[in-house]
Amino acid sequence: MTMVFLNKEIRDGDNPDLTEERKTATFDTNKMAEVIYGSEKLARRRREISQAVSLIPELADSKPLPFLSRNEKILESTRKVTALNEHLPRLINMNDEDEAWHIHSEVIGFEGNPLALHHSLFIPPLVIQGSDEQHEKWLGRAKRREIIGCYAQTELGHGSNIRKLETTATYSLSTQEFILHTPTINALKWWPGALGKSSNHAVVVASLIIKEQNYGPHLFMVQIRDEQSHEPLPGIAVGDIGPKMAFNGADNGFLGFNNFRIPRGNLLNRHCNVEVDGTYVRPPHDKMNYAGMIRVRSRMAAEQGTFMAQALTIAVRYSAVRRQGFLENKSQEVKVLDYQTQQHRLFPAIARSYAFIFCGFETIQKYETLQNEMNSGNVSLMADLHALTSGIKSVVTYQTGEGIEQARMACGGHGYSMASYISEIYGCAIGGCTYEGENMVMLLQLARYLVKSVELAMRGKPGDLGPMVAYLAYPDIKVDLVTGPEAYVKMFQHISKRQSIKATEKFHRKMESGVSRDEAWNQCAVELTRASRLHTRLYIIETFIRRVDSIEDLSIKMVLTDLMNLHLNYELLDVASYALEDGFMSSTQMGFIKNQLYSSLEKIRPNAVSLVDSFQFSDLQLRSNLLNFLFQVLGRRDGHVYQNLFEWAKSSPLNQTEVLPSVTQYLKPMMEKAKL
Ligand SMILES: CCCCCCCC/C=C\CCCCCCCC(=O)SCCNC(=O)CCNC(=O)[C@H](O)C(C)(C)COP(=O)(O)OP(=O)(O)OC[C@H]1O[C@@H](n2cnc3c(N)ncnc32)[C@H](O)[C@@H]1OP(=O)(O)O
Ligand SMILES: Cc1cc2nc3c(=O)[nH]c(=O)nc-3n(C[C@H](O)[C@H](O)[C@H](O)COP(=O)(O)OP(=O)(O)OC[C@H]3O[C@@H](n4cnc5c(N)ncnc54)[C@H](O)[C@@H]3O)c2cc1C
Repeated sequence: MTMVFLNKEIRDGDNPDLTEERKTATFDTNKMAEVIYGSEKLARRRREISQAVSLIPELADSKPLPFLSRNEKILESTRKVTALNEHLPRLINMNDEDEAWHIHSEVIGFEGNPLALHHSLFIPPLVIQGSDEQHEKWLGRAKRREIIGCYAQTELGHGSNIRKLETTATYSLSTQEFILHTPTINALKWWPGALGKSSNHAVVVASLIIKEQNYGPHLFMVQIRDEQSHEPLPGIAVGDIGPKMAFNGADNGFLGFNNFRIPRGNLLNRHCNVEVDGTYVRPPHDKMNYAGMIRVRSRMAAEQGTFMAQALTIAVRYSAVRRQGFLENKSQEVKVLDYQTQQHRLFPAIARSYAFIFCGFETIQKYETLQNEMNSGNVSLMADLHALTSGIKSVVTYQTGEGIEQARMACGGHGYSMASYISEIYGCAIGGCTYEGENMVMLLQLARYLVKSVELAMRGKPGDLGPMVAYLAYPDIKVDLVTGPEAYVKMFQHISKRQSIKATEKFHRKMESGVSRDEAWNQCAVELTRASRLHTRLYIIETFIRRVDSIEDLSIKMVLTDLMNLHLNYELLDVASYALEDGFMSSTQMGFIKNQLYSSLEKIRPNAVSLVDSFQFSDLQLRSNLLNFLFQVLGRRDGHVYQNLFEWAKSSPLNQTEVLPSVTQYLKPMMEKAKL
């Protein structure tokens, strides 16, 4: 394929449209990265790691990933993760989970890999639920990657309602073993990442049965494949569940047991135990076995915030080099980023990315506090954190999906091409609405907590309310939004409180009319989930304000204040009907919020590119840099988009030959026949 173009883009240096954008920034992107990632050291380490990775050719993608078949994707992701394994000790601090996450997502991308869950879902439950002796036995081996593991909880028939998991682990008094069994097809483990073809071990969640009594879901360490031959062990059926919406470089799998025996010591028993004679030793909290799920959910706000940030980096940079249509000056078409509608599409999502990352830092810290407390036997923080993270995981995954989809549409036709990489990011992020607890199910978990809290407030016990829900007992005092963020918080508190109270009262009325508790709950479920979302959005707003308040650097504080104001106005406008309904907000205030929102968009415009540059994603991470910088597509830092889209298209396997079999076998005969 040879073609000559007269309007060749300048190849040297950055696209001048992007250079111009970077010049208008009022702050330093390295300083902003320190705020995003928490410290100068963390931000610097990310840059150093990205730089080191870019110098190792074997860590680059060997082909644009969308052109690979599923088998090739798995082979390629495994090639990269094992190549990376060799370099890891030199490149990162092996005990630093954030560095590990960064380097893996940079090298492998979003398609997944056989070790992605080894570190996030296999090792953590072993750490949390395993005894010292069990750590001795498996942890070192797992950390050294002598063994590969996954987390096998969900079954074909049950994912949300884990009390009804059908895989059984029956204690055999005579042999002092657990017998794992899959009684029906529905009981097959289904979905666990890396289970299908890669893992040789699994943390399996099964219902513990002792002397015919069911003690509910418990965690067991299970070897599923032979360490030499990698063949499934006798009594085990295991395989891949097929292609998915995304994560196709990972082998999510199925797993069935046929009376498969494991030693008594394989029950992860830091907090509970089955003694030799079958005596069950209870954990300090009923839901102790669910602690690993709280951990993963506590990390989701920051994780999803960075997924959205990646899509926005691509869309904002592209919007600054894409010129189409005219404003006042008819001699040059405008950057599409100058359209108010484009800004309204992208900037509130930038604000949410920042908000989610800031909120994520707080939830991760809260989880770490919980884990320390749990280690010393105190489980009193579990219920609060379960409620909080249930709401956060649901709200951030949903809004991240919305934000990424807007980013895609903001790129017009090229956003729909896989060269944008946005569809892959979307597929991965949107999975978060389902995995780690389906969103509606988790919102209803938070709702239980809110209803209980409203009941406490109603019973005149506001002192018993935790700090997160203390506002449920605050009096209603009208606010003047002109006075700033605190007034927005108070307005949001009113909205959230009113919805929680309304939903609780409806629930009570239903029960008083004779409807059973469960049925009444179901009849109020939509109202309850609304209360949960409002409560969570309020929490996210508060964390944003706290973070901005804590910043000392003035230039950073100013731009983040603009972003925070945009967030406050956008969020409040979105839920204004709740406050207009009872007259708490006036229509004049509504007009004020809209005007504030539009002026925030204008304020952010000169800083937009630098706000996304500050996330400091490398071109490799955005899949905008492939084959040692030959193929660079939509989100590339230098903004040279068009000739690279053409390079990308030329590399399509369909273009390796001029005449395809589809033509010779079918189209040609059809056309020939028509001529007769
Ligand atoms: C380094 C590499 C980088 C690579 C980069 C590539 C990119 C990769 C990116 C991304 C990777 C992708 C990764 C995917 C991973 C996915 C993994 C999974 O999905 S693992 C499966 C998760 N499964 C669920 O989450 C099930 C959800 N269900 C449940 O959690 C439970 O069934 C629940 C909570 C819905 C109900 O449980 P009940 O039935 O036992 O409990 P009830 O009766 O409802 O409640 C009783 C009481 O217990 C409390 N409770 C429930 N759970 C609790 C908890 N965890 N802690 C404290 N209390 C809890 C409740 O609040 C309630 O309290 P009161 O009675 O109201 O006071
Ligand atoms: C990409 C991906 C990776 C995964 N990785 C793993 C893994 O590594 N390990 C693992 O064990 N699992 C994994 N899973 C499984 C995942 O955790 C479950 O799919 C998830 O928890 C949802 O459960 P479910 O499939 O049973 O959904 P269902 O519960 O069947 O959901 C179907 C519908 O029913 C509704 N619903 C269900 N219960 C209620 C209720 N009580 N009230 C109101 N509505 C309800 C839901 O809201 C939803 O609309 C993964 C899933 C995905 C998509």
